[in-house]
Amino acid sequence: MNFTKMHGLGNDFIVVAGEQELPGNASELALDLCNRFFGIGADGLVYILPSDNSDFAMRIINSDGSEAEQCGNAIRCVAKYVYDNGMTDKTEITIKTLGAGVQKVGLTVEGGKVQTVRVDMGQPVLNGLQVPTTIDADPVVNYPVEVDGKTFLFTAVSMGNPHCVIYVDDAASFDLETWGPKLENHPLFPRRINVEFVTVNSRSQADMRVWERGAGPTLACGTGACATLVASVLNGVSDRQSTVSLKGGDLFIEWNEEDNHVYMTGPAAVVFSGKR
Ligand SMILES: N[C@@H](CCC[C@H](N)C(=O)O)C(=O)O
Repeated sequence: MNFTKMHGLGNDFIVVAGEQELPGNASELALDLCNRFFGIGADGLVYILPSDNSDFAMRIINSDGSEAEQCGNAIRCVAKYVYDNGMTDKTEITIKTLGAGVQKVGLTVEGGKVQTVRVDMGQPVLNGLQVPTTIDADPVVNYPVEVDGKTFLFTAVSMGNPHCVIYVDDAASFDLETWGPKLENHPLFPRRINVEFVTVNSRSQADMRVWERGAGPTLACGTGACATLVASVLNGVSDRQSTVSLKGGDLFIEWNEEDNHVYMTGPAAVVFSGKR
């Protein structure tokens, strides 16, 4: 099996191309290959597949073996992979995802290689039952969730995959390891949830740390950054364009008022290629 290890702001993936469909044992492979001690090590296993209604399709399996509907950092890596490896010469491509449909992706190329990628991440889903949460409200803004006697207020957003955004005093020093897994698995969230802890520093910049469903603490989350911007606009603390600063670096996010789509711009990088 040939693979390329890639990352988007330190959110790392084992990228595999050339299969015609998702292998039946993709979940077991992800558990095995993503293991940081006994495997290659990654937050997820990503397959680039053919598609009948877009240029490419992408599927992502989290490091715990569960499949995610969408991944913002992985879609930028997929875009870089297909262009840099000559699978397309277009700088505007479409990539189909499991949960967010066909997404339009624009590539910025320098020296023959993709440097940054802008992705139309589609419209956010704000209906509580559709995110999904167990809450019948639209949108779910500043809703209480209690864990171990502590109450957090969250805003729920789906970007194809589910997120809950929680504002804290200092995201950079927040105790992710204690609260992340408890929130991820809380009964309010029937398909578990990605949890973003956010500190808004200005109307155009926020710090965010993430506990990802199925992967734990990662250095960055593209869909999480999009959910953060949407939640911050809903909470009246951000403009519609903002830099979201993650542990691994910055993403630029826009929630466009005219088409209601969220646009994400950021880098993608290759670490190494190998065979297993
Ligand atoms: N890191 C990703 C999201 C990956 C999937 C997530 N763990 C889930 O289960 O929804 C991103 O960059 O968006």
